[in-house]
Amino acid sequence: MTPGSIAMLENIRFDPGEAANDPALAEDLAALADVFVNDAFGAAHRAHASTEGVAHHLPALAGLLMEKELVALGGALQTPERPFTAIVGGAKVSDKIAMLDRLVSLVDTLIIGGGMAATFLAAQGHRVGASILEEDRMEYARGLLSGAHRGSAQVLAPTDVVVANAFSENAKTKLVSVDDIPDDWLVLDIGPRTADAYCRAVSASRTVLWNGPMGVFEWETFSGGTRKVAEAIADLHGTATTVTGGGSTSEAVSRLGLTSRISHDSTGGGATLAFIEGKVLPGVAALMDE
Ligand SMILES: Nc1ncnc2c1ncn2[C@@H]1O[C@H](COP(=O)(O)OP(=O)(O)O)[C@@H](O)[C@H]1O
Ligand SMILES: O=C(OP(=O)(O)O)[C@H](O)COP(=O)(O)O
Repeated sequence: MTPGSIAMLENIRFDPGEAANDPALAEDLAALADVFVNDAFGAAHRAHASTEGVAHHLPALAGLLMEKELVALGGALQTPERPFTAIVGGAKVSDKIAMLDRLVSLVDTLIIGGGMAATFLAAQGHRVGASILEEDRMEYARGLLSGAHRGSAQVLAPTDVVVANAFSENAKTKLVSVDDIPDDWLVLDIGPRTADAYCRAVSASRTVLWNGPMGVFEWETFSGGTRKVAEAIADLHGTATTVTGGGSTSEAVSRLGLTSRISHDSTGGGATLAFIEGKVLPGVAALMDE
C-alpha cells in the first residue's frame, strides 16, 4: 500500500479466527496498520479478533460513530432529563428481560407493548387467546407490574388491543378491550386507547428510549400502534432527547420517514440491547484498556 490509499478487506466473519478471537488473526490484522479505529458499535458486544483482539496490539481509538453511540446511549441512561420514559416492545419478554430489569430502576415510566405485552396481560389475569405467552415469565411480569422489581417507575400495559384470528396479514381482525380477547385469537397490535395513553406519557417526557415495535408493524393492519408511538416520539424533536434502538425499531422509524426527527437512532441491535442491560461491551472495553 502507498500512503493515502485505502484497503477494504473481505467480510472477516468468513474467517473462523474472527469469532474465535484467534490471537494469530488479531496479530495479522494489527500488522497492517499503526492505529486501530473501531467504528463498529453494532459489533462491539462481540469479543472477536477484529473488534477486541486487534485492540491489544495497536493504539486503539473509538471512531466518530462509536463515540456518538456511546455518548447518546450513555447520556440517556446515566444523566437523563426527567421525566424519562422507556418503551419496550418486540416479540418476546425473554429477549428483553435483562433490559426491562435495568430500565425499570432508571425510568419514571416504563411502557410495555408488542407481542411481549400478552405475557403481562396474562399476568394481570386476562385471557390472551392464542397470543405468544411465555408462561415461565409471567411471575416476573406480575412482579414488574405490582412493583416488586421496580423503584418508583410507573409501568403501563395495554388496555385495548387489535386481535387477529390467525398470524397472517389477511386475517380477520377485531379491536377489543383486554378483558375480551377471544379464545384462539392473537394480540398483534396495541389498540388506539392504549396508543393514546402511551403517546400522552411520551409527550410529557424529556427523555425517551424506545426498543421494540408495538405490534406486527410489517403488516399495515397491525402497524397503527407503532406509527402513533413513533409519531409522538418524533413530535418531541427539539424539545426532548429521543433514542431509538433495535433493528426492527429503526426499520419502523425509517419506513415512517421519521429518522431525522429522532435525536439518536442507534445502529446497534444486540449491541444496543447489551449496552442498555448494563453489560460491558468487549469492543469498547478493549479501547479503554489502551
Ligand atoms: N403482537 C405481536 N405478535 C407477534 N410479533 C410481534 C408482535 N408485536 C411485535 N412483534 C414483532 O416483533 C419483532 C421485533 O421485535 P424485536 O426483534 O424485539 O425488535 P428490535 O429488532 O427493534 O429489537 C417484529 O418483527 C414484530 O413483527
Ligand atoms: O448486524 C449486527 O447486529 P444486529 O443484528 O444486532 O443489529 C452486527 O453485525 C452484529 O451481529 P451479530 O449478532 O451477528 O454479532
